[in-house]
Amino acid sequence: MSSSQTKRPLSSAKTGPISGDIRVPGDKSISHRSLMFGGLAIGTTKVTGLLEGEDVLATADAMRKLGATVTRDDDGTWHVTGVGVGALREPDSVIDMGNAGTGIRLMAGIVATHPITTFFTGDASLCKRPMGRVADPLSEFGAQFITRDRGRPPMAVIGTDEAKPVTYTLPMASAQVKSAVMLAGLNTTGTTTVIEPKPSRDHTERMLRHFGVDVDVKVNDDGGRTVSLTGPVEMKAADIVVPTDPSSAAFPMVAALINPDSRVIIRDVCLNPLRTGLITTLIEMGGDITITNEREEAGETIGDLVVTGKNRLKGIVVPAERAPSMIDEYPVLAVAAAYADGETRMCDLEELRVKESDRLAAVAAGLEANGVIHRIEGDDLIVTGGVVPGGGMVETHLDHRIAMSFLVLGLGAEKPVSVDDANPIATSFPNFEKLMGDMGAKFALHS
Ligand SMILES: O=C(O)C1=C[C@@H](OP(=O)(O)O)[C@@H](O)[C@H](O)C1
Ligand SMILES: C=C(OP(=O)(O)O)C(=O)O
Repeated sequence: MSSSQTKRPLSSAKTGPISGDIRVPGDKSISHRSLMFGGLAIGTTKVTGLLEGEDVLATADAMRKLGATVTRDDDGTWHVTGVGVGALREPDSVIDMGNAGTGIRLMAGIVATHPITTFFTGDASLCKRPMGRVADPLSEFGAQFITRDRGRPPMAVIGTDEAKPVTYTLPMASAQVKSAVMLAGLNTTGTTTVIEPKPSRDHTERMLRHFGVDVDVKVNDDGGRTVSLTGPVEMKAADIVVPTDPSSAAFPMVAALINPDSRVIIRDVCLNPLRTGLITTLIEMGGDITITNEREEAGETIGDLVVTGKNRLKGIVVPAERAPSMIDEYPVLAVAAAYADGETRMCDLEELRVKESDRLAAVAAGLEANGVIHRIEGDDLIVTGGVVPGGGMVETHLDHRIAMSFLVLGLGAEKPVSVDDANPIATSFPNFEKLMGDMGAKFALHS
C-alpha cells in the first residue's frame, strides 16, 4: 500500500454471535506464484480465484514490466501469457512491490538468473525488511545486489547469464528464501538444491510440478527436506484454481470461537498440511472446528471449515516446530489466547520480528493497550486469557495482520478496540470489513 495514504482509524465492538457461510479471498502465496509462474511459462495460464489484494496486484505489474501479458476479465478470471524461462525483458522503470515480502523476494530469485538489471522498491514497511536472506544465496549463482541500510530495499538486482547451480541450507525456516533459490535454479544449467531443516510451505514445489517442472523432494532423517531441480527448464502454461487463504480464514475462525453461539462455514480453504498449524492449535485449545468436503485441486488439498463458538477455549503450549505452518497466524492466535482460560505459550517466534512489522512487539503493545496480561520471554509470547477489557488504540505499523487481529479482539471485549489504520488490510483481505460486517461484526470508523 502507499505509505503516503491518509490513515483510516477503525474500531470494533462487542458483537455477540456471528453467523455466515462465506468464502474468504484467494490464497496470497498461491496467487503470487500463479502470476509469476504463468509469466515464465510458454502459453497462456488461466487463473481463477486470484486474490485481488494490493500485494498480488504489485506482482501482476512486476510480471508485465518483465514482458508477460497479464489481463483480467470482467468476471475476475485472470490470464497470463508467459515469455518462457530465460526470456524476461529488462524493465524500463523501477518495480514497486508495495508491502509484499513474498513478492520482492520471489521476484529477486526469478530475475537473478536472467541477464537483466531490475530495480525494486516498496512501501515504508517493505523498505525496513531484510533482503540479505535472499541476496546471500542468489549471489552464489553469480547475481549482484545493491541495497541500502545493510540489505534493505530499494534494491537493484544485476542478473547473471552464466549462473552456477547452488546447494543452499536455509539458516531459517522460510518458504520465501527456499522459493527464491528454486526460482533462480529454473534458468541455471545444473542441479539447484535447497535443504530446509524445518519444512515450510511447499506451494512453489507443488506449483512448479503443475507447470511441468521435475522437482525432487526428499524427507530427511531429521524431518527437514531436500528440494532440488535441474535447469534450465521449460515451463508449460497450466490453469490454476486458487483456493481460499487459510491465513485470512483465521480471522472469521477466531471471531466465531470467541463469541459463544456463533456458527460460521468457510468454503474452499487451502488445507495444505504446511499451512494448517492454526487449525491444529485451535482444536487443541478446545475450539469446535470441523473440516468437511476435503478434495484436491491443482495440486493442493482444499476443504470447508465449520466453526462454532460452543466451547470455551483453554490455554496450551504451542510447540516451536509448529511455527512455520502457522507463521502469519500468531497475531490472531494471541487474540484467541486472550479469550482462553489460563496461559497460552507460543514458542520461538523470532521470525515474527521481520514481518511487515516487528509482530512480536506490535502484538505485545496491542495486548498491553487493551488490558490483556502477557509477557515475552526470549522469543516466546505468553498470554493469560479471560475477560478482555479493551478500550485501547493499537498501532498497526502498515501491517494488515495486526490491524485485522486487533479488530477481532474488539468483537468480544468489554470496551471497543481501535486500530490507528485499517488501510493495510487491502494488501491481503480487501473485503474483510464487509464480509465480517455481514456476519454481524460491529465495526465503526474511529473519530
Ligand atoms: O512463501 C510465502 O508465500 C510466504 C512465506 C512466509 O514468509 P517466510 O518465508 O519469510 O517465512 C509467510 O510469512 C508469507 O506471508 C508468505
Ligand atoms: C508476512 C506476510 O507477507 P509478506 O512476507 O509477503 O509481506 C503476511 O502476509 O503475513
